[in-house]
Amino acid sequence: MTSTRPLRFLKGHGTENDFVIVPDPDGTLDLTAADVARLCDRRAGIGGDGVLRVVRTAAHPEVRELAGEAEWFMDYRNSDGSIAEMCGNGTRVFAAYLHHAGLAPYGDVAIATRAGVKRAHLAKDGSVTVAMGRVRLPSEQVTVTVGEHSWPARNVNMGNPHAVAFVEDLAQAGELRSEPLFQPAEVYPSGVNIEFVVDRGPGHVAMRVHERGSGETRSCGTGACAVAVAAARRDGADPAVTGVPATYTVDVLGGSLVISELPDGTVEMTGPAVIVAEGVLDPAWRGDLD
Ligand SMILES: N[C@@H](CCC[C@H](N)C(=O)O)C(=O)O
Repeated sequence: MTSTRPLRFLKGHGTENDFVIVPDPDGTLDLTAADVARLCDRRAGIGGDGVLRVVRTAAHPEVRELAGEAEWFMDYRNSDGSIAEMCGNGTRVFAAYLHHAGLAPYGDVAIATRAGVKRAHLAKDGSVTVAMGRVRLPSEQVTVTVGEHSWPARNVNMGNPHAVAFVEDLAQAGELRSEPLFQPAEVYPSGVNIEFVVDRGPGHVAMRVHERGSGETRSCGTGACAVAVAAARRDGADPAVTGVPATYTVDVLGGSLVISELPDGTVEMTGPAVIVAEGVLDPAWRGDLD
């Protein structure tokens, strides 16, 4: 049955990783995987790499216990409708949405995610810094293959899984219309985000990414964090040993992010977040999305 309740949405992006934002404070919306895929469809829907559903933490059974630490939960979905633990660019855009909606002033705001509570700092220049939490470096050796090229890749976990491959030229990743092969498959039983990286100079790299559940995107925040940590280790830097942060500028197709790994093993990400538009879904298009 078609609902008459107006369903608001916003569109935002962080370094051109774009999202449909769906405010649902009371968590009453039954957002199925098919609904998400329709919203993210770039021709027949709003279009986006994913959906950020904005739910009061206390109203969501998965994260209710975090309500004392963060008022709002970022229910992130990939554009194919699958659920992911974390989205770095999404946290910046989510913080920008909270500010846009009058729900958070400039300064610090806590955001509940499936990978725990992330603390974001909204600056007046529109940039957002997010404490992304602790990086994990599982020891398995991974190989990534595109066409005739294969590379060893570093397994990095930023709450969600990544395989980081240093390549000679970003063009070697090809068109990335389909998921690159990775081996052994058992290392990533729930799939993986794959980053291809080249050097640009000291403390400066560039990457492309094939995201689990979304395909090639123009940026991936958790991916940029994974890349910076992999680059630091490759460059012989381990902040936990030296006591000195390792900072990298990571160029993505849609801009640049600055990533620091800190001596306590956590990672900080700074980058832009933009709210582009807002509107109401047409009831006829929306159908039984309610
Ligand atoms: N674009 C995101 C990552 C989104 C989730 C990812 N596709 C996954 O399935 O883990 C980011 O900015 O981190």
